Amino acid sequence: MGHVGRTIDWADGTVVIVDQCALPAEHRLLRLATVDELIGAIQRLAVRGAPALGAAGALGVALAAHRHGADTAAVHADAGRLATARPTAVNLRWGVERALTKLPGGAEAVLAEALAMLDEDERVNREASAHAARLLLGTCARRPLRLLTHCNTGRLATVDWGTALGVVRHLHAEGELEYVLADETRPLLQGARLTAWELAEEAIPYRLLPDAAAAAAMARGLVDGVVVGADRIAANGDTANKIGTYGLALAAARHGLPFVVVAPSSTVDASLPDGGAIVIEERAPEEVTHVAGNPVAPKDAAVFNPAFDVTPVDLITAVVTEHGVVAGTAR
Ligand SMILES: CSC[C@H]1O[C@H](OP(=O)(O)O)[C@H](O)[C@@H]1O
Repeated sequence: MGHVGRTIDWADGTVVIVDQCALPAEHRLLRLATVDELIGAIQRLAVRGAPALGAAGALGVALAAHRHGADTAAVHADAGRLATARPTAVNLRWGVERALTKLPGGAEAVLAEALAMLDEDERVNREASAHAARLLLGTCARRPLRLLTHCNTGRLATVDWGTALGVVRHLHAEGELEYVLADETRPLLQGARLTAWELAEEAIPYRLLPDAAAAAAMARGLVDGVVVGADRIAANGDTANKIGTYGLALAAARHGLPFVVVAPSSTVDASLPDGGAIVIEERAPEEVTHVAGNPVAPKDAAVFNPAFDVTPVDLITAVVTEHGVVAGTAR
């Protein structure tokens, strides 16, 4: 079927998203008419991924302005709740705050800014992923490349195209990709449900693997490089990303493989000198104790379920944005 269109958009006074909780079984759209409906979609990961959350933040302010009109206090109240719907991805608050700057111009001005941000997201992610693709081609001796990736960083995590999976798209289009090894990414399985779906839709060769098999794949010489996304990048390049990323970086270092982070510059939080202060979202125990709604652990099992971890910059070959390499050991 190929390209399925934008992951998040505006239509008739509503925010329209691809419902990522329904994939891969069903590709369906959800129309969200209020900021509370959008917050609910964000918190259950019907819309997810740092750049897509930035777009959701901006469109959510447009939704609030559309509904509340001149009642700017109500708009700011909605915006404040929206900005804190998920704590780790800096893009959500960034999108809210950037859209709010246009509120004095009224609802139409806010919407125009949000729509411009959607176009910008695709452009900057195409640029960032192109930089990273060239870096990997210049770093890895073997051709075509075999890349391992984690979680979902494709069209579904952005407005369109993708970050780490955008690198895969560039390389595949140039005949420079042999295959992708896609971590399933427990507990919410963004890799198995979303990355595999995206790659299958575009006939990009991939193999799905349990997260626990990633280091063994590197040890068996099946990987030329690791490419991942980001949710918040500190000023020194320390990077918060989906839980399991730090372990991949350790394994990549052990095996002398390039470890590349790809993100739009809106994911960089320059206010943080390093990753020590990045707030890590803790999620519900049921995400670990249940699979597809079925219990797989003792009732009331104690659970440790952080949604992200922080990879120190000394384990990162390159942090790549639309501006090129901005941090990492390759600088
Ligand atoms: C380009 S997406 C960035 C990032 O967002 C994902 O987290 P979540 O699925 O919880 O929104 C994952 O960490 C991706 O790498």
